[in-house]
Amino acid sequence: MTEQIDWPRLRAAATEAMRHAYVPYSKFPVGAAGLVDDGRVVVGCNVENAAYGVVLCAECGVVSSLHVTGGGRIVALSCVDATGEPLMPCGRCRQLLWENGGPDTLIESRTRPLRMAELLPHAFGVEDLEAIVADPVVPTVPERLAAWRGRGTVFVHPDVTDGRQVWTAYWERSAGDEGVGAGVLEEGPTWSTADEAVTWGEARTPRVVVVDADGTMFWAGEGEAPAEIPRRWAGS
Ligand SMILES: O=c1ccn([C@H]2C[C@H](O)[C@@H](CO)O2)c(=O)[nH]1
Repeated sequence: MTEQIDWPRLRAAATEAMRHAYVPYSKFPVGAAGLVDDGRVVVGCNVENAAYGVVLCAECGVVSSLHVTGGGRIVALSCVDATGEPLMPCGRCRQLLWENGGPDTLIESRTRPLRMAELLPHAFGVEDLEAIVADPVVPTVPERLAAWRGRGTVFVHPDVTDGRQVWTAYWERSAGDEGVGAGVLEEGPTWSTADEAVTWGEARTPRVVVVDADGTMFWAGEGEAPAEIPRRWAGS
């Protein structure tokens, strides 16, 4: 991945963003540009405030722009100071970048790109919450699919992984929506129970269908079972 990153382009985008910084107090403009896993480049600049402590770092802008333009993960980031030279993200921003990129995200430095795992070793993250709170704490629907929420159908079915019986699911866009072409929106992970797969489905659409090993369909969605799938899933 490192070879594919156009660092000069990323640095140029960060430098351009830096020129828009609002820094009447520190006079220290910062710009940042993040490469997203789908190829987008999202930028931000620092924005200060008369209440000094509420300053927004350039990286905050990057993260906001990441979400507002469709989400995804930041794979590489360049942050620059007024001279256009790489600036290391502050501690708080490292935490933000950790959640929106992760340990493998690369950060430009004056020497070589550094992995987030190097910048924030032993990081606190969402896994620490999930270790205590049973349910996933981060919304499970990827942002790029947010507009599909409530539409389509999730099909839950058994599968075999490494010789183990598991359950999996996929979110299909056509079913239940007139005039929408066929196509899988998202493949689910695997679970040991069908109910976990149904929960994954419920986060996406009210239409959830379990297809058991014999190919029999059961309605596991909201409301009355539709005529074509009269049997209701009783749980696994
Ligand atoms: O990673 C950093 C470090 C600092 N700043 C900003 C905050 C403030 O406006 C100015 C001086 O700290 O630089 C950033 O935008 N990103």
